[in-house]
Amino acid sequence: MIHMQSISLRREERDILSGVDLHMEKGQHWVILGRNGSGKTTLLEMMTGYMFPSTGTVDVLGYRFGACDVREVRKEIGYISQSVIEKLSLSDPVWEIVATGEYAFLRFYQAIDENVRLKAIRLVEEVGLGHMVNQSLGTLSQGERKKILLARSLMSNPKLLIMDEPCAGLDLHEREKLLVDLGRLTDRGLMVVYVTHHLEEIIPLFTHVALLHEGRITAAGPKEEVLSAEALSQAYDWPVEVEWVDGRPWIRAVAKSGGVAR
Ligand SMILES: Nc1ncnc2c1ncn2[C@@H]1O[C@H](COP(=O)(O)OP(=O)(O)OP(=O)(O)O)[C@@H](O)[C@H]1O
Repeated sequence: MIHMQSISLRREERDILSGVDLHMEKGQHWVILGRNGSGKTTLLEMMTGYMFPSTGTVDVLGYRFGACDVREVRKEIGYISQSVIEKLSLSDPVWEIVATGEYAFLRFYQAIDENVRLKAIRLVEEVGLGHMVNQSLGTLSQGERKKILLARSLMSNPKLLIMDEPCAGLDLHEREKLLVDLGRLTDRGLMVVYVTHHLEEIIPLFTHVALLHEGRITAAGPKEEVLSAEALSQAYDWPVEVEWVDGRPWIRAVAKSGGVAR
């Protein structure tokens, strides 16, 4: 479903990504981990056609970027990220923001079909924010905006859901609810690619993990193989220990002198 081959990206005399090969197949759900600035968001922006590599090829859902209409591909992709929130109009009502997802528009400049309006309202209710449907996006909290983006991305029945730190800014209760919702969504046959800084968000539905370090993939494959203390210590440039509880990995930073960091 996603094939990135020999990807590199050079900006301002710097290699942001180098020699990236990633192959994500149907039935898999991926998490991408790495330090701040390692290139995770850049990779996601390439998967959604918002950025193009300096060299290499990106194939998503059978389309090759650079040789297809990016708008058509985006209709099949739900993208949840701060960068999308920043592109939306904070003064538009929540239901209208969600409705734009039907056409992969950022904003409407024409009358909105009544069926599209009703579908948008239903999805806002589904993510638990029905009481805010007429409020403007700018009046919502960061966590509520993430949920609105999830509702928006479901408007077009996407085949692929790409999520960049969707749980950032959510409290524990809201985080767990969103992760449960994600489990429900994958029942529809949707593939998820998920970036996070928090290993405990790697719930059992995720099958594969890629580790990025300074723009290079240092490990990629089934999560049980990739999430070793050794590979993660290398990715984070810090010694860590990993413990699995109920099918979820938990990471603990170890003080460089030997004890647990406080
Ligand atoms: N247009 C650009 N021009 C120059 N440098 C850029 C550009 N876009 C991204 N970068 C740099 O590329 C690197 C990777 O950025 P990216 O946002 O992909 O990292 P990230 O792994 O998502 O980081 P974080 O975890 O902090 O969100 C960063 O050092 C960033 O400053």
